[in-house]
Order: sequence, then structure tokens, then C-alpha cells
Amino acid sequence: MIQVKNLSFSYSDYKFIEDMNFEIKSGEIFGFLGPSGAGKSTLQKILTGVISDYSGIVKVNNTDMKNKKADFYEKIGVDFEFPTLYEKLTARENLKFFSSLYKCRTRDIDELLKSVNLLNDADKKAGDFSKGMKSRLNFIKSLLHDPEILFLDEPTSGLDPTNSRMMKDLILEEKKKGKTVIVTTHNMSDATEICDRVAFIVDGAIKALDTPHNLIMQKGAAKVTYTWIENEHEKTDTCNLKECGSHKKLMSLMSEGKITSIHSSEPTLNDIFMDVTGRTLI
Ligand SMILES: Nc1ncnc2c1ncn2[C@@H]1O[C@H](COP(=O)(O)OP(=O)(O)OP(=O)(O)O)[C@@H](O)[C@H]1O
Repeated sequence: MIQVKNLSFSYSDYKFIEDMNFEIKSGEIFGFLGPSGAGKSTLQKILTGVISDYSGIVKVNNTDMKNKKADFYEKIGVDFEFPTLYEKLTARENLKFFSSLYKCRTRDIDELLKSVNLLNDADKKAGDFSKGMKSRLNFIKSLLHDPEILFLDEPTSGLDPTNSRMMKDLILEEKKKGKTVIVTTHNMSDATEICDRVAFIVDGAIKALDTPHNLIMQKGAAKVTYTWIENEHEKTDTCNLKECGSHKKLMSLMSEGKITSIHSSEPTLNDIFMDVTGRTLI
């Protein structure tokens, strides 16, 4: 669905992206994860044709991005971080206007508004919407023409837990319909939950690319944390789960019946990101 070969790009004399290669399969939810300034939005802009002065090969939906025509935009939906809505038009008027730009048949506006709990606000001006309401409206704007590929920049950013859940469910719904979804996010738990594969991006380069499960299993070791009472004070220590049978201190505390609590924990994608890139996601 998406092929990127030997991609290089710079905003100035300094090469920001150098010789990048990756593929995204049809029907998968693919996440670009990285801290602020890593290059996630730059990549989305290259894949959606906003930036075209790159070198290398970029193919999206079998279209070489150097030769894309206007009909390319009939097949992709874009929801970038900042809503692009007409503030003086109502939600419904906005959706009607953007629908009119497509040649293809567009989706039912009321159904879309209902899917993000905005049907009762359909006739309110977008300018009077809260930030979260604008995000939801901008999201369904990207679905109007039922695109094959969706590009979403930070889709859950700034949403409360209920709306964030709804957004993730709608993204998973698109995947069920066979759509390909490319998301950028700082949010590792969202990425672990919805992405089939993720790429860790730092300083314009991919540092790792795999399923969240494989990244966690290959790179991280599950840990055991145990506590015991010593001289009336609670003490805590950890060891690797695989080594706990031969961990002398833990074994002797257990045989003496001194352990007061013990639990194991798997590393999170966030731990793996720090391990692989040496960076945090902020
Ligand atoms: N139009 C531009 N001109 C010059 N430099 C730019 C431009 N847009 C982005 N950059 C620089 O390119 C780098 C990558 O920016 P980009 O917006 O792709 O990062 P990001 O990973 O999407 O960050 P964030 O999570 O904060 O949105 C940053 O150092 C940024 O300052």
C-alpha cells in the first residue's frame, strides 16, 4: 500500500531524513512514534504530497508521489493535528462543503456526526465548538469520501478518556472495513492498543520497526518486584523474571517466609522506546 525507498529530505542544507526505507501493508494500522521534532509530521506530509522536494521513491496506493494527480486525494483522508474548518459555518455546513469537493460518492453526514456524538451540535457554528469537538469534527471530515488510506496526526490528543476511547474504536472500525491507517502519536499505550506495527522515529530516522508485541518481547525482560520487612522497615528489590529461580536473595527471603508482596510486570512500549532510542517521548 505504501513503499518508501531511499527517502532523503532536508528543510535546509542539513539532511533531516537520510536514506529511509519502510513499507506499510494494506489494511494495517501503522504508527509513527517519536518525541516532538522527531519528523513524524514531516513524514506524513511527504506521504500525503504536501512536501514533494524529497529524493528517493515514495509510492502511496500505487501512485508515485512525484507524479500524483488531483484524483489521488479522492483515495486518502487526512486529519492533521490542527483542525481545518470554516469557523463561521456550522458543523453540517462544513461537512456539506467539503463533501462537494469530491467527485466520488460521499458518506451520510448525519451518520458521521452521530458516530462522534455531534449530531445535536450539527447546526452550531464550528467556531463555537470546544477543542475536542473540533477534533471530532475534523476527524469525520477526513472520512467523508470513505478513503482507502487515512492519515491521522495525534488523533487522541486533547480528548477526554471517553472521546479518546470513541476515537480509537472508530479507527479500529475503519481497519475492520479494510482501510489502511497511518497515525502519529506520543501516546504509547494508544499505540500498543491499536497499532499493528509501529516505527520509532528519532531525529528523522527509524530506530526500530515491528509489532508492539515483538518489540516488547525482543527487547525487554519482564521484572519481578518483591518486598519484605527488615528491622521494622519495608524494603523493595527487583530481579528479572527469567532469573528469579536462581536469585539468591529472593529465594532465601521466600524460604524464610519473609516476603510480604511479590509481583511481575512486563516492560511497556515506552520502556522499549527509551531502551532503543535513549530518548523519552517528550
Ligand atoms: N517548514 C519547516 N521549515 C523548517 N524546519 C521545519 C519545518 N517543519 C518542521 N521543521 C523541523 O523539522 C523537524 C521535524 O519536525 P516535525 O514537525 O516533522 O516533527 P514531529 O515529530 O511531527 O513533532 P511534533 O510531535 O511536535 O508534531 C523539527 O526540527 C522542526 O523544527
